[in-house]
Parts: sequence; C-alpha cells; structure tokens
Amino acid sequence: MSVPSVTLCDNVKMPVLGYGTWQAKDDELEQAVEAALEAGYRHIDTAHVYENEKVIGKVLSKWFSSGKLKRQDIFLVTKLPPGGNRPESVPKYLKRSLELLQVEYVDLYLVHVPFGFKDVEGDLHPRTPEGLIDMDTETDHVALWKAMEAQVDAGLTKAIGISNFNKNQIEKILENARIPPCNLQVELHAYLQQKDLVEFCKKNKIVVTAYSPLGSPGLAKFMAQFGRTIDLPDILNNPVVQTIATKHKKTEAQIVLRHAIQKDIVVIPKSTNPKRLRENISIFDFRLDDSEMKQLNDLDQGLRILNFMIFQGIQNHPEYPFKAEIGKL
Ligand SMILES: NC(=O)C1=CN([C@@H]2O[C@H](COP(=O)(O)OP(=O)(O)OC[C@H]3O[C@@H](n4cnc5c(N)ncnc54)[C@H](OP(=O)(O)O)[C@@H]3O)[C@@H](O)[C@H]2O)C=CC1
Ligand SMILES: O=C1CO[C@H](CO)[C@@H](O)[C@@H]1O
Repeated sequence: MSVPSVTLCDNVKMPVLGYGTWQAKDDELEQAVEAALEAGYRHIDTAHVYENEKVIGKVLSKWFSSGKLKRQDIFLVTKLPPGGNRPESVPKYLKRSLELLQVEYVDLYLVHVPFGFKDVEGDLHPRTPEGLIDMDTETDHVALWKAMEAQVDAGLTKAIGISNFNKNQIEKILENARIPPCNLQVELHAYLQQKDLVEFCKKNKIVVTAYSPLGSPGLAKFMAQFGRTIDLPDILNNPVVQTIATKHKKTEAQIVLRHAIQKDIVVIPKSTNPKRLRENISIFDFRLDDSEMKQLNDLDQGLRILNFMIFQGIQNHPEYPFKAEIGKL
C-alpha cells in the first residue's frame, strides 16, 4: 500500500499516515515495526520519552543495511522530552535520539510539550519529595525555538515543529521565528476535532498531525498501571461511525482515519497487532461523501482525553496549554 504525502516547509514530503509507537516497547515493537514497514508504512512517530527509539533504530538499520530501504524513503519523527525544554538541552537530546535511532538526521523534530521539567539524568519524569512533577517553570519558548532552528542549520533535522501547544503559544513562536514551525502534533479524533486550531494552522501553513486518532482505546489499560482510572470514550463503537463503516465495508477505525485524512490532517495510529496495523493503512481505496463527512464532523464534542494531569501539579506550570479547559478536566 502506498501512502500519499503532504509537503511541509522547504519541500520536505511527509506521508499523510504514519506509524504511532507510544506504549510499545522491545520485542513486541520490533516485530510490529517490521510488519509496519512490510505493510508500507514509511512515516514513524516516536519520542525520547517513549523509550523505544533503540528498537526502532535496530529495525531501520537492518532495513537500510540490507538495501530494502534507503534512509530517504523513511520519514522519521521524534520529540524533545519535557526535561529538555531549555535551549542548552536541545542539542544533547537530539544527539541522543539520533544515536538511538542510528540515523544522521531525523525528518521532523518536535518540542513534545510546551511545559518543562527539571533535567534529571536517568529520570524523564522527576518528582518532588511531595510526589508532584518536578517542573522547570522558567520555560522560554522563544529561546527554545532558536535552539530548535539551530538543529535545522546543523542538518540534524529536516524540519521542526511543536506538539501540544495552544494557539497563543504557537502565535508567540511564529512572531519570533526565523524558521517557522511547519507541523503541530495534537490530540485529534472524532470527539475532539480542534476546528479553530486546524483553521489557524492552515492559515499559517502548519500541517496538523492527529495523535490518538482512534481515541486511544488502549489508554485505560495503560493508565491502570499507574493506579489511575479514566473514563474513556468509545469512538469506534459510535453508531454513526458503525453505520458508515458497514456501508463502505470498512472497519470503524478505517472510517475515523479516513475522515481526518479527507480534512488534510495527518494521522499516526498505533498498533502492534499486524492485522490491525495493515487495516489502518488500507484507507486510500475509498472516499467518504459530503453527507458522511458532515455526519462525522457533527460528532465533535470538544472532548480531550490526554490532558497531562498524570503529571501531578502540571496545571500550575505557566505554560500548561489547557488552562482554559481546567474547569472541564
Ligand atoms: N505528541 C504527543 O503528546 C502524543 C503523541 N502520540 C502519538 O500518536 C500515536 C497514536 O496515539 P495513541 O494514543 O497511541 O492512540 P490511537 O488512537 O492510535 O490508538 C491506539 C490503540 O488503538 C488500538 N488499535 C489500533 N488499531 C486499531 C484498530 N484498527 N481497531 C481497533 N483498535 C485498534 C491499539 O491496540 P493494538 O496495538 O493492540 O492494536 C491501541 O490500543 C502514539 O502511538 C504516538 O506515536 C500519542 C499521544 C500523545
Ligand atoms: O506522547 C505522550 C503521550 O502521553 C503521555 C502521558 O500523558 C506523555 O508522556 C506523552 O506526551
């Protein structure tokens, strides 16, 4: 299956469907990345905090050295951890990611979150003695962005972007950037369609990537490991999605992914199951009509699943992005 691409800044091409890897590690991920590459995925989304860059690097280097793929065939995305959200930490963390991924450059480097943590070696999520997340409240986006730009100049990434930033935070970067961000990665699915933010990004030539495009159905199980229960919406069992899926002889997952793609949004579903990851890439052989698009657009509820409250006390960081929603969280 061949996936179409969208053009980011400076003619960098990004496949509109990528392979998400959060919560996937080690042996399971190794097999799954193999299966994903076999299935035709050419865009891989990881992050330093996912602690799986080494496995991804191992599989990619095998494919590159066997000649099955060339480096330029792959669009590789990774992210600066929150503990690296200060200018002097950016080169250190990008260098680490490049070493783990066994590549000379990434295609897109993202600032993972707008808030910073203390930079504690060996602890990606440091805590205070009281159990709160150990924040660095001095996070300065303009200074940080200059360090991101320097990574493009050094040839260590083709493009730079942000993730989980709100509109005001993006505006501030745009006002001060020499190299504007060309990608915003945010939570986006049928129940959180982010219409205003998407419109704003279009106006500013920022390609939007939808994370958790299926509504992150495995999240409740994942959070349970940390003793947290969450009330997860079940987008894939929504009757509107189900009816459209039956009509097209497609699965519910394929319908919600196709819905985003038809709105020029890049999607990065995660699956370590070979059957499901093949299912998720098989969305380029049908089209939703205007009435189906409208029915799916109407499912929007502004419902955010990932608000970072897992990091206790994070809402008190000056750059916590969802302050306006706090009453609703
Ligand atoms: N920038 C950021 O802050 C964030 C970025 N991300 C990125 O976005 C990616 C995707 O988001 P994520 O939160 O993982 O959630 P997704 O919406 O991609 O959902 C993943 C879950 O859905 C299941 N699944 C996958 N395909 C299907 C299918 N066809 N039918 C039914 N269930 C399916 C998976 O299980 P199984 O594996 O068993 O198939 C897994 O439990 C992440 O992996 C990560 O790369 C995610 C969160 C935050
Ligand atoms: O990508 C991510 C998924 O969500 C996690 C927990 O909220 C974060 O660590 C990270 O931003």
